[in-house]
Amino acid sequence: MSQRDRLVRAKRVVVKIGSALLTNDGKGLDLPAITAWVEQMAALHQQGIELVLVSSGSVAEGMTRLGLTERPSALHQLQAAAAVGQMGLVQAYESQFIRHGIRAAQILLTHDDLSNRKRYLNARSAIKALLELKVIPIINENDTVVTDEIRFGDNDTLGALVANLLEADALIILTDQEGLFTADPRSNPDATLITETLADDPKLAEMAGDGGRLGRGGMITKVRAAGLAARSGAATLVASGRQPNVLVRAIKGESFGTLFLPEDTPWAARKRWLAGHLQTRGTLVIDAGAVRVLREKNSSLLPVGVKQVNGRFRRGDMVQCVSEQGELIAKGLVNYDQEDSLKILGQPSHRITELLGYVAEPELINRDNLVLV
Ligand SMILES: Nc1ncnc2c1ncn2[C@@H]1O[C@H](COP(=O)(O)OP(=O)(O)O)[C@@H](O)[C@H]1O
Ligand SMILES: N[C@@H](CCC(=O)OP(=O)(O)O)C(=O)O
Repeated sequence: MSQRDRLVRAKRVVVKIGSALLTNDGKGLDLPAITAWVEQMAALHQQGIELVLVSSGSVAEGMTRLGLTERPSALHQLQAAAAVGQMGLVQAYESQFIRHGIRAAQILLTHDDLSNRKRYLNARSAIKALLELKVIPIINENDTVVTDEIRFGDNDTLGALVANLLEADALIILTDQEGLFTADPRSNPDATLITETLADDPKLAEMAGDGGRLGRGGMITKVRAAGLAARSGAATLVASGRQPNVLVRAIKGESFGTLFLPEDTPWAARKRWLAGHLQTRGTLVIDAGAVRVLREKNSSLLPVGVKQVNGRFRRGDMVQCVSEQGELIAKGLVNYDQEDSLKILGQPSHRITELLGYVAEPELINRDNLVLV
């Protein structure tokens, strides 16, 4: 099997489009290019592939709209430019998606939204709800409210974290180069393209340099992003967004760009990633039936199988699941805090709304967030 088949089989894909490419190196939004990418995304959407777009360009477009030739150095001016530019960015995408009868949604995230477990789970549920509604989420960093100390800065990292958040099968990073070269091709004309590599190969960092005038991260953040995405099992393709029909051809498995592969199977990688959460905040004592379905059927943990709730935890915290005999069975990210878990313990999921006044998820721990120990 060719490794490119990973892209052919992908059902959920995060596409990241960088500033350098999107603004044609600072000449304002490249509308013909946006038209073409949206057309390709629409074709993939028709095939039933779930797509999430992470797009840069707010600051660059804000600079154009405000007539600034230099990227502002003062934080408040950058924030203002981002606020102006984000309007143009989403308008450009929305007007194109609508031509294909596809709804798009804007999501602006900050570092806190992904590092705080509760907000992480909330963002995840909201984006998954959009995907179920066949809407294409368009994500950018919320540049207007973040300060330098707490920002992702480059959208490669944001793209990878979104791929982790949604357990995407693939991350496609479109940029202004054909992929990762052995050295920055802007200053090394003899550099050659790496076509395929393991995402965590330490040699990659030596090859990758920083970015151009408009892009924030350069190739080094793309290499790091591929490593991050691999943790939840996603393969990353870095390719030139200027080649015709790039997204459709990538998903057909054509060989171009640089493909970064996770070492493990996606499933094992995701479980390893979950198992890496060392700190548990509480314990759920589960009955024998729940022990059996967790172990044998790889099921989610439903409130009905829980006998006892111990510890203080919040929605999104890691908790352990133990049998009534005290044997450690599994660990997972819990969907309800300990107070609400206590209220729904032993109950069928259809009673959650009645008992809590809301329903976050029918499971206490979803099987995707559960790892057997
Ligand atoms: N080894 C490398 N291979 C390819 N590009 C590299 C490498 N090292 C540095 N770069 C630079 O990274 C740039 C792309 O990153 P960046 O400017 O941040 O774009 P984007 O806005 O698409 O994220 C390229 O234009 C290139 O000059
Ligand atoms: N959030 C910023 C993106 C930062 C940026 O340019 O990132 P990248 O395209 O990864 O180099 C913006 O929209 O301008």
